[in-house]
Amino acid sequence: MIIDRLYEEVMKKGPICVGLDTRIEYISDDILNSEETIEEKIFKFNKRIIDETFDLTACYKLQIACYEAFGIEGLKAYSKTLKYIKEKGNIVIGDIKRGDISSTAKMYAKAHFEGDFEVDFITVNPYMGYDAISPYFEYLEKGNKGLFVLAKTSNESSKDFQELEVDDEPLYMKVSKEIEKWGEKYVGRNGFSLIGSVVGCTNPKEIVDISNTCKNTFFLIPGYGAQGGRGKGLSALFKNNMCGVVNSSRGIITSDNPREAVLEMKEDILKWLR
Ligand SMILES: O=C(O)c1cc(=O)[nH]c(=O)n1[C@@H]1O[C@H](COP(=O)(O)O)[C@@H](O)[C@H]1O
Repeated sequence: MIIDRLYEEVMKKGPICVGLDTRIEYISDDILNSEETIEEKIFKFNKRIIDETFDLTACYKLQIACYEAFGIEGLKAYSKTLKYIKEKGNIVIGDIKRGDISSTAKMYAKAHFEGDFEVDFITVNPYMGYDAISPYFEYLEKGNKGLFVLAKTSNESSKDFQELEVDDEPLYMKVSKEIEKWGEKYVGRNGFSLIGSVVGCTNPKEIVDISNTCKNTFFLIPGYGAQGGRGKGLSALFKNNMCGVVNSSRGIITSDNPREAVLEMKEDILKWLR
């Protein structure tokens, strides 16, 4: 199953996900001032980072908003980058955070698990409940696609709703337990489900509580670097098992030396486990 591949990549390379949230202001003048199209400029920027980091990175995550912002050209760059990552043999997450009624969710599933925007995993938003997520499940049956469902997000305002008490527990815990339940039939050989959760490393206590409650859940963990998350906050989570992959986007792709930035991030996380 793809979640086993991801876990095994994490065990081999470290729990690193490089976020290719590419913005024009990140692109160096030598690329920017060329005669090429926006598609080519964005792809060249991404390709340079992928070529420098693919042997250190368990997976890549592309925030589709950064590509949609450049219209068709941006989406062509999104598609070209996804294909290139797969050519390099790496795993790719489409960070699309979709959430809608079943008939619409079916179309989102087709759009992002097939064709030009096909990825290995996508992020989805569970605010609309089970029937907004279940239409993706048919793509999990073969074991080569997975979901990361928002549970306790990294942003400050996550507390507005996610920390509301529901039946004596915070909403994010109730949602996490539902995600674990949805994932029960998709558990791979390493004990993790194709349906994982998104929990920010800006919530170090909450992610340990969720992990202790939801044993089959593998985490996509944003919030490292630019949002203040650091390795120390992950030591309690990772000390028993590498049950997640940590994303850094701006922290890596705005660095003058992305490879060095990945190595520093990996050391910052692993040093607390020794
Ligand atoms: O689903 C996500 O990846 C996500 C969830 C969340 O709670 N917080 C969060 O920052 N993200 C995404 O993770 C990336 C974080 O970017 P950086 O702050 O630059 O590392 C962005 O693409 C966000 O959209």
